[in-house]
Amino acid sequence: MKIAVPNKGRLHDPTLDLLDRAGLAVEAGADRQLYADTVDPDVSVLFARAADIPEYVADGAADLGITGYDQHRESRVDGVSDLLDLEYGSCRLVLAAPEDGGLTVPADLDGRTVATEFPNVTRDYFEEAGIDVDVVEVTGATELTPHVEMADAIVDITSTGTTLRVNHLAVVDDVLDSSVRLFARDDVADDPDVERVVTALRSVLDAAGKRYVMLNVDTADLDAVEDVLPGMGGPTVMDVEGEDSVAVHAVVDERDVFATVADLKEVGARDVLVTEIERLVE
Ligand SMILES: Nc1ncnc2c1ncn2[C@@H]1O[C@H](COP(=O)(O)OP(=O)(O)OP(=O)(O)O)[C@@H](O)[C@H]1O
Ligand SMILES: O=P(O)(O)OC[C@H]1O[C@H](OP(=O)(O)OP(=O)(O)O)[C@H](O)[C@@H]1O
Ligand SMILES: [Mg+2]
Repeated sequence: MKIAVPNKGRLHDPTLDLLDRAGLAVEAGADRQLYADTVDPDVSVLFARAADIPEYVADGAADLGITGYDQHRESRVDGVSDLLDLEYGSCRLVLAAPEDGGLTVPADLDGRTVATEFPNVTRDYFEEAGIDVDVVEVTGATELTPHVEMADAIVDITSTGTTLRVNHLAVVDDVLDSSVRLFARDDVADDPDVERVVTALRSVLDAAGKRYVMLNVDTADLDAVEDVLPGMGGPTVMDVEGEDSVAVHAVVDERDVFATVADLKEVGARDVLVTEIERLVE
């Protein structure tokens, strides 16, 4: 099983970090390497540009890919499907034009020029809207093009909005919402090895925002403790050998930990321990 992952850029580190937490740590090798093993003998990675990853998966150079949904849409490959939203690299592709330039709605772009690194997504957007534009493909610094009269507007990525603001550009319309996805070639999507990778990655996502709470309590106070601990199939209760108390373990939402611990103490919980959860396989 080969997974294509970004070789550089802002998606490289979080992707390796996610694989690590999923139990698929990529083994360190020489810089600028093309391939690497993971600690799982059945899974290896291929390093590629974020934009090329859908193509590598479609062509069979890799079975699975991890990259932005925007890249998947732009590549227009067939036979490749999303399996999982990995919930990082969240951004929007937007149509933006110079502030105070009089271009405030998409229809204002009719007969104008739009520069972008995403020509396919951009053409699809304007075609659907029935607006006739000239699309100019650039490979970077898209935000500059309206200021050097290369284009009237741009379609580009934004997340915090800083880059647009610095370049005095205002959002005219949303074009596409994106986040990083795991996707597979359709002919391997049902392979058990793919299922294993999906389960491992999902377990990391499911553990995010959760904490593991452990405590001891007198048997007499167990009911009260169980009332305090919320959901997730209920707490696990273990007898403590030779004592009239039990150990209780439960998964608690990070947001609820503060209040839950206070409530637990109130109903007689002792030795309360809160830890992070690396993976959660339901
Ligand atoms: N500001 C951002 N916030 C969140 N996600 C982003 C942002 N910019 C880019 N992304 C996501 O990361 C992907 C890759 O962007 P990145 O800038 O790392 O690569 P690139 O500039 O296309 O790479 P290269 O340097 O190889 O051309 C984008 O397709 C998008 O999905
Ligand atoms: O809304 P913001 O938070 O400002 O983010 C938007 C910017 O982020 C990306 O560039 P990146 O930083 O990846 O640099 P790049 O042009 O080298 O890809 C994107 O191309 C925008 O320029
Ligand atoms: Mg970039």
